[in-house]
Amino acid sequence: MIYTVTLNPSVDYITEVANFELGALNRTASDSKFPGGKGINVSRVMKRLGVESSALGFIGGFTGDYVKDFLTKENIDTSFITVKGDTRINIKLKTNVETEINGLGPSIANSEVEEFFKAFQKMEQQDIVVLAGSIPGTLPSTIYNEIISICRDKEIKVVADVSGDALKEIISEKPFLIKPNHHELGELFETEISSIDEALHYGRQLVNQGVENVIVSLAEKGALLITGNSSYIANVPKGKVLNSVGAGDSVVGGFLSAISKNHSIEDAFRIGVASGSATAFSLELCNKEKVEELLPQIKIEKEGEVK
Ligand SMILES: Nc1ncnc2c1ncn2[C@@H]1O[C@H](COP(=O)(O)OP(=O)(O)O)[C@@H](O)[C@H]1O
Ligand SMILES: O=P(O)(O)OC[C@H]1O[C@](O)(COP(=O)(O)O)[C@@H](O)[C@@H]1O
Repeated sequence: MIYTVTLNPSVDYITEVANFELGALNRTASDSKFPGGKGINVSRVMKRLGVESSALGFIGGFTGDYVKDFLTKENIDTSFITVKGDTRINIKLKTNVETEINGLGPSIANSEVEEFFKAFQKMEQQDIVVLAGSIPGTLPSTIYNEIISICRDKEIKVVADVSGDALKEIISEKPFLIKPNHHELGELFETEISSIDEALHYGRQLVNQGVENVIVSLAEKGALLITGNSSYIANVPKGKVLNSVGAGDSVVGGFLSAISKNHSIEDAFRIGVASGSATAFSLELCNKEKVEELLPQIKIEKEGEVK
């Protein structure tokens, strides 16, 4: 089973404002809301690609009920711990420049954390744990390391889609896969990364430090997969971006869905990138048809050879 961990889920409120003016009354041209949070998006994408998972994390209040009910309607297994406060609402403002406001999230009591950790007792070697998204302020910043330590004892593969300090902390734990975007990778090395070559250079350093596989996404510029002995560079298809929220999570969801169907790592990478672009070109997360439509447009270059 693949377990996705979203410590800080959200309701994503995506709103389009033609010419946003700070300090004025702005009215939306369109708006929509979806359950969000990185692990939850990974679970939803995998479901669409025919792979089951179980979503773990903390939810609460009316917004938490919304997230849980939405996933239940999509037949996604959930084992969330319910907390007293409300699950956050993250605002995704589509205007001249895309702007996001991500909430803090509810506070989580020690007893609720203990309850959450019980889920790991039943996990087994062939399971995969996906750690995705920010850590709510009231949880220790080392919580991901604690989870990884349990997974290491059980020889469970860990995939991490995290940023900032959490990403820094996780590198030394040598996860199976991390998927930073180029900004997150740059932040890690206190530099700016804007090209595939730069991303390859810094991504390779992470593999040298023990991370088994690194996918770096560079939005419309393409994506990279760096493994212990090879590097793969993918182009991304051209298309009209309708909503890029969840595109990175879709890369992880697509990749893992393929890995769990025993595809090669190169194929899984191609499916991951197709899923990311399929989400970027959709109003919501990608569906299987869109992923399959884009797949032939993605060419993978391995050490100078185009396949
Ligand atoms: N403008 C775009 N055109 C085509 N694909 C895109 C575009 N933006 C994002 N994607 C797809 O989404 C993936 C993740 O996007 P990116 O912005 O790099 O990550 P994140 O969402 O984590 O910030 C990319 O690898 C690509 O497949
Ligand atoms: O936990 P964080 O870092 O605040 O991120 C949460 C946000 O990221 C998302 O999962 C989208 O992530 P990506 O666009 O990077 O794929 C949203 O659904 C959610 O609002």
